[in-house]
Amino acid sequence: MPSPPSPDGFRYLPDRLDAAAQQALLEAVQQVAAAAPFQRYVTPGRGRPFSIDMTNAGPLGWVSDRRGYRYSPVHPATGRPWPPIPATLLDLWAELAGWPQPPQCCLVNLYRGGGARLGLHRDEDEEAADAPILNVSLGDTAVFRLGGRQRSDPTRSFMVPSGTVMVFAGEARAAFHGVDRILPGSSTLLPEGGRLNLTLRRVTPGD
Ligand SMILES: O=C(O)CCC(=O)C(=O)O
Ligand SMILES: [Fe+2]
Repeated sequence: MPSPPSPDGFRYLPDRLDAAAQQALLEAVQQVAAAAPFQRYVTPGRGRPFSIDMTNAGPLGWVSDRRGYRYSPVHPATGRPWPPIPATLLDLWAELAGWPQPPQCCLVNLYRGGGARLGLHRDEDEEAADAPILNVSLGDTAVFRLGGRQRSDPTRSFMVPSGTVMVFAGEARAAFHGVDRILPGSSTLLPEGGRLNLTLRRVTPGD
């Protein structure tokens, strides 16, 4: 497997979180999921289920249903606001994002089992399209794929183990990316196995 690519604005920080920090963050995410249960969203239009479960923390959460993708201030099933973004993630953003405003969304993706993946896409539902996205991984290693601005640009895949933080800023912010698969059993962090991915996002340009 080749080393991670290095488009402008991309940072790959393996081992950014040590074992204790990973465990503490896992517990914070478990609290988020207790307040805002994971859901299996469906795709816009055809309503095909994703292969991963999702929830959110922060003032805005990313949701998907037959009507489309959007950011919502409330959980679609409970109707309640999303729980706050864990403080350690806000600290990580302050340290690494280089952006004056705090993130408004922490999307939590749960990959479990051999079929869990995320197809090649760009993150383009954020009005604040220039703000970086910070990506944090816990649990099983992901085979991550990163390309360029066009879907047809060449892509590279590389391993993203637990404790890795990636920053998508500048050119990399607009790059196609996805998760081909996870390597089940590659980490024992999650009691039931699998991978948690957290992405911190700025959604609106204003305050
Ligand atoms: O799981 C990952 O590392 C990628 C997640 C992602 O691209 C997204 O949530 O938009
Ligand atoms: Fe994405």
